[in-house]
Amino acid sequence: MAKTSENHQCMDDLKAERERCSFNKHEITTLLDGGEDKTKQRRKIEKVFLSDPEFLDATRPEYLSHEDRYANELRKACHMIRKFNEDEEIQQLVGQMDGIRTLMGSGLGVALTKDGNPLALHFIMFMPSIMGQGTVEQQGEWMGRAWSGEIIGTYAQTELGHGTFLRGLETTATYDPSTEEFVLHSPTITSTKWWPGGLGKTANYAVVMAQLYTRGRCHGPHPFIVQLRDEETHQSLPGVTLGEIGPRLGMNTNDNGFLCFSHHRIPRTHLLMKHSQVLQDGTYVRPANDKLAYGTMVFVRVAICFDTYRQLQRAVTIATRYSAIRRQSELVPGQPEPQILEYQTQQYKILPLIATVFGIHFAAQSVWQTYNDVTGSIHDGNLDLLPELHTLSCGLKALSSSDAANGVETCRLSCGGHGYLASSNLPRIYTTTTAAITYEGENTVMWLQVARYLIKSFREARQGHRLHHSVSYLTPRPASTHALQTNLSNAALVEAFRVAVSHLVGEVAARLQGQCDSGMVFEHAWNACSVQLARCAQVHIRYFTCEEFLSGVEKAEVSEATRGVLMRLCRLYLVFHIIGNQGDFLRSGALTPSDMTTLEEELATLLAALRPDAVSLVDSFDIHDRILDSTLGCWDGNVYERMFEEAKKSPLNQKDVPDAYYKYLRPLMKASL
Ligand SMILES: CCCCCCCCCCCCCCCCCC(=O)SCCNC(=O)CCNC(=O)[C@H](O)C(C)(C)COP(=O)(O)OP(=O)(O)OC[C@H]1O[C@@H](n2cnc3c(N)ncnc32)[C@H](O)[C@@H]1OP(=O)(O)O
Ligand SMILES: Cc1cc2nc3c(=O)[nH]c(=O)nc-3n(C[C@H](O)[C@H](O)[C@H](O)COP(=O)(O)OP(=O)(O)OC[C@H]3O[C@@H](n4cnc5c(N)ncnc54)[C@H](O)[C@@H]3O)c2cc1C
Repeated sequence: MAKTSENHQCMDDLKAERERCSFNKHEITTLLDGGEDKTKQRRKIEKVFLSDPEFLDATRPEYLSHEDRYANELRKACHMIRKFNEDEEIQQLVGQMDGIRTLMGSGLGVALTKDGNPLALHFIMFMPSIMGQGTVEQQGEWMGRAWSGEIIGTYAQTELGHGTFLRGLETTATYDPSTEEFVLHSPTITSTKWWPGGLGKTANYAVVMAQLYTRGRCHGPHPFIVQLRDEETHQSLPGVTLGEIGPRLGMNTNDNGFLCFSHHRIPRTHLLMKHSQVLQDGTYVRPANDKLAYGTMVFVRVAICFDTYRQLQRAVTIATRYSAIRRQSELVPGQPEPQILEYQTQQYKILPLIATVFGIHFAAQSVWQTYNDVTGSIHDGNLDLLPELHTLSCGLKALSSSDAANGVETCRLSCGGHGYLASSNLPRIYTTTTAAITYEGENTVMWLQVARYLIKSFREARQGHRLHHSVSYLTPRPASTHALQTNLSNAALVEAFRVAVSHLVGEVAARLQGQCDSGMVFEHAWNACSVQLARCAQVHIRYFTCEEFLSGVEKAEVSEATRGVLMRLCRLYLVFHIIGNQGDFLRSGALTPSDMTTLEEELATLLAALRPDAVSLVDSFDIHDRILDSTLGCWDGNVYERMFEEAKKSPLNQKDVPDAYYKYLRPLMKASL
């Protein structure tokens, strides 16, 4: 098709946007990547993988059958591993140990296997379970085979009847000392494992969470390595019933599966025994903490924060670039149509989401650091910080997934009708991102875990105990330090979050206590306060994110111009969330109605100040066009031509008159003749 003046205009629009950039884009790219070397490494790896024709799709996945879609993604996933295992240069670039997992979880990996990687669970949960839950001998037995792809595993925990309530799992693993085996059994339909990714058709092994019985006693859910399929024929083993659970909202090539056992026997040594053991005679050796068996989930919750961050980055890049090339309506009657990014309401949709990307980035880095510190100290036998890590990982998983999923949907809406097209890639990014609200701990449940820690800490503080870092603000302070802020500096706004959340926790703790004092049992009182409790948890984690965002920008090694734009984004994040939740700040007295008026005015100023840098900010995310995979978001802004090219590829357009016309429509239309 010949280039139209409209196409030229789009490309010129993006060029003009880029020319007005006020900061150093490369500094932001390297900040987000974690350093200059990491940026170089990432780009090099992207080049190697994206130039490989094996990763090209012959057609859009939407046009394929369910089975062909699965086969196509499995083909690419296997090629990714083969390429990684065969190429020493790539291994060196990505890093041998965690390399393939990092690769699969990266923007590149997620983009190459578009609708869900059938091998994801193998790398994200199966292998981390062996590392985190297995003894050194067990790691030696399984890890080599798992790394090479000789065995493929998944993580089978959720059942038809129970996902959230782990203590309610029904699959049993009963120890038989006469043969030194565990007998795995699914006693009811609700005990069927349901949902594990890769379980349907891909995996031949799984880490199965089952209730451990020995000497007639149940010791709760424990992880077992279980072979599910024959290593030669890939057929399911006797005593194992396996399959795929059917189409889902998204992630359809993850072959999420079902699994039930009929008295299936496995050796005693297949219980992952790093934390608890069953001896040959059936003696149970307790772990230092029962919850250590939940360790893999903690790791994955942290990993999910990084994934949701990347998904939001992609969506907001698409929406921002599109908003800079799309012209619609009149701002001033008779004048040329403006870019839709000129509308303040459009800026309000998009710019806070760019800020959110940075907020999640800094908070996730901090939680990842905590994860590494705490797992290090657990290794040395110190479990003190486990509740702190559990709370932060639950909380940031919930905040990042809900912010990202809502943000992606806002991006889709901000692109008008075209955002609804599959070729915009926004629908797929949405269906992938929203799944993270549910998996790895449903968000409401995660918020209530955070609230449990807040209330416990609040009570402990009143008994004079010292609190851990993230909740130390709940320690009662002398009245003078509660004084209202006299200015609205960044530090003062972060402090306003502290006052608001302290107030909310104090209020709900008093309400809980009041209900208990009036004779309600604690658990019922908890349920009766749980909307408010979840709210406390959300404000607590928002406060944590604001703190990390601000200190991350302050500490960033960047030029003053770049720090300037980052500070504006941080400020926007603070102001946006305060205005959106002003009730919490007014009720606690953290801020006044007149502060709100000032902040609302400032919000408008911030949107206008950030607007010229919007395109450059998303450019600095440095996302390759193939990874964006969007007709609306491509670098050159040549949107309309790309949309047209994509539409022409529809199988329905291969014939002017489809066969279905002759079969159904024509008989109807000609019936009256
Ligand atoms: C690095 C690169 C990698 C890249 C990766 C990129 C990622 C890409 C992602 C795309 C791929 C897709 C993957 C999809 C994966 C989904 C997998 C799943 O969903 S799998 C399925 C996921 N399923 C779920 O997530 C299920 C969610 N449910 C649960 O986790 C639990 O049942 C529960 C936590 C809700 C309650 O447990 P319950 O036993 O009833 O406990 P109580 O309430 O009675 O509390 C008792 C005490 O224990 C405490 N505590 C609790 N947990 C922990 C912990 N972990 N620790 C420490 N403490 C913990 C608690 O605080 C309390 O303390 P206190 O107050 O007494 O002091
Ligand atoms: C795409 C996807 C991939 C998945 N992959 C895997 C996997 O690989 N392996 C695996 O084992 N599982 C997997 N899962 C399952 C997932 O972990 C569970 O769906 C999740 O933990 C939620 O459990 P549930 O489905 O039982 O929901 P439920 O717990 O039944 O939740 C239903 C509703 O009840 C509410 N609720 C439940 N308990 C409470 C409570 N205590 N207090 C207040 N409200 C409550 C929830 O907030 C929610 O609104 C996957 C799920 C999805 C969607």
